[in-house]
Amino acid sequence: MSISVSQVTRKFGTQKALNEVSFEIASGEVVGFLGPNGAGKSTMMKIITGYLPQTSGKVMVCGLDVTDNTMEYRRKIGYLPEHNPLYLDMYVKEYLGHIASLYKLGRKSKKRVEEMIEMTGLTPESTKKISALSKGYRQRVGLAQALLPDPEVLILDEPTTGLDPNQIIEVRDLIKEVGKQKTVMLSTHIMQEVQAICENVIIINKGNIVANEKASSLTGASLRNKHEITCEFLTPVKKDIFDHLEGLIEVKSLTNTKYRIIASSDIRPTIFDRAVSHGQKIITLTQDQKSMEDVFRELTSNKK
Ligand SMILES: Nc1ncnc2c1ncn2[C@@H]1O[C@H](COP(=O)(O)OP(=O)(O)OP(=O)(O)O)[C@@H](O)[C@H]1O
Repeated sequence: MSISVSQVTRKFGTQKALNEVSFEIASGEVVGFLGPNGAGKSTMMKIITGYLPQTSGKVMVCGLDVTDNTMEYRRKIGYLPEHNPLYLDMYVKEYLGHIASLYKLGRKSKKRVEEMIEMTGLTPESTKKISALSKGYRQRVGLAQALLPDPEVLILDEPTTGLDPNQIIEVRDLIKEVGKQKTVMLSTHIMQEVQAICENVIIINKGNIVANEKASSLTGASLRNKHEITCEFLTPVKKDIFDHLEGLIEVKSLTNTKYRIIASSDIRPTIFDRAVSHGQKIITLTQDQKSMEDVFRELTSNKK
């Protein structure tokens, strides 16, 4: 495992920002970390990166314990914080050189800085002061900084927040590229971002993990074993045609020919057979997909 979080609790005074949170992220995975404002995302990321101690529980990255606070641990992780604290008065190259020296990259520093400038598309801006850069380019400097020690794990806290649509796509593409070789955990409020970049999704709400699944199965029809099926007949049919079907949970009539069926499994073949046995013709029989927004709202909305 690249990242292993076990029973982590973080209290601020009497408030529990994280409540016995556990999850694992395998090497090479790109995971989206979602949750409403104040859910505990940044707190979790700060704990993994060693910027904030947990109140209890264990965090391991690449087999090393965060509480040992070693340089080896810090080198394993590249971190782009939510509020990227760049030194605005420094020039891009100078700043990255400074970070390289903090990581004690030694003689490799200059080459590594050049490589990161190239990789993050900073070449045309590399001689400017950070204060003169647009938000998107500042974010690239943050990414270049995170990538400098060639970490195995990247922790990105809302990497595209505040960027314009073109910059969002560019930074996303960069993360996708980087994600081919590294383990990436990124938090975001943008659902398309998760669908565009992440294989897996962890959703946190009020300090508790409420989902940890493949992005595809989260938006698939089988969320928490509830399948939603839409069935439309050619001519009006009474609702009791569905009576006693195995796996049936609920039937809602949308019109006198169209029904929404909730079932514990995909019972479309059974529905089809039932219609045939009643001499009815089905013209639509589909299993409904949920959008990432639907799933997110379902799992984190206060109006549950
Ligand atoms: N230093 C702190 N002192 C007191 N409370 C804090 C501190 N840092 C975070 N919290 C609280 O912990 C909870 C989780 O905050 P956190 O910043 O981790 O949420 P988040 O999911 O990253 O939110 P957002 O999406 O708004 O960035 C919030 O209620 C927040 O007010």
